Amino acid sequence: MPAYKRILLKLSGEALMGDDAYGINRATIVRMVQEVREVTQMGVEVAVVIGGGNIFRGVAGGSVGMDRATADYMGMLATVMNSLALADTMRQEGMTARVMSAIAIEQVVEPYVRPKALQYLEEGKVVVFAAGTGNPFFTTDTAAALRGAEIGAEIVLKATKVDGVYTADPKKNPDATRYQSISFDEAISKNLQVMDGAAFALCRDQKLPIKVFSIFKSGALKRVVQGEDEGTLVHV
Ligand SMILES: Nc1ncnc2c1ncn2[C@@H]1O[C@H](COP(=O)(O)OP(=O)(O)OP(=O)(O)O)[C@@H](O)[C@H]1O
Ligand SMILES: O=c1ccn([C@@H]2O[C@H](COP(=O)(O)O)[C@@H](O)[C@H]2O)c(=O)[nH]1
Repeated sequence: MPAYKRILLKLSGEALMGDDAYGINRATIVRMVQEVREVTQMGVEVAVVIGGGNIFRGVAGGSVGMDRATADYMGMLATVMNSLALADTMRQEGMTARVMSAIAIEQVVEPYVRPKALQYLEEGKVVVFAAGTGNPFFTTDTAAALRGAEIGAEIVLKATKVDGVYTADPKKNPDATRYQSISFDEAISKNLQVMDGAAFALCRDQKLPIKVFSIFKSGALKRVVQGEDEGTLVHV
């Protein structure tokens, strides 16, 4: 029995690389999609935001001398590519998905229109929100918080490369310990970098909880959706 009727799932773009140096690893995207399919089969309405870190990050472009806003638009376009790949893989796995973009590229994907997105979700289609918020200087974490609030999701699920929120970045600090749950205020005041501050603040203000869990752990998404103890809950 699922604990949620509607979720916003944020998938790590960087994890899409699998063991490759960049881009989209086929086996990895198929495995991700199969895990999403499992929860749709439980009757859960699923909206997805996918990052672009496997292709491009604006902050990296900015650091090598590019105009930051231009680099950020490139990053947003990278998320469109990932979204198209995700929706196509969903189609191959027998699911129905619709990609909606925050940036107008109508020959490629339909624009984000909130009532249309709600209609798709009610019809049982997976909606993939592409191009982040459509604005530079943000990230897809903030897009996940924004779209999650807009569609009335009960929770934002951040499927990422680590299995929860730690006292410090566990990739850099082997002594860091994982929180089972943490309040938004504590995560923000401690400047925990697992998600950007704008996303935390938006979810806190909208009373929209976040669950951070590992995208690499088989079955973790299903366990989270069933309300089982998995990852870290960030709450008001
Ligand atoms: N306190 C912390 N707890 C957990 N992870 C942290 C913490 N501080 C930093 N991190 C890092 O944050 C990373 C997750 O955030 P990030 O948004 O960069 O990844 P992502 O989910 O792969 O995003 P993208 O979709 O943009 O590729 C983890 O891989 C981890 O190394
Ligand atoms: O609302 C947004 C979302 C994303 N960007 C740019 O895209 C890249 C990739 O997104 P990640 O969340 O880092 O995976 C991001 O670094 C930004 O450059 C954006 O500008 N606005």
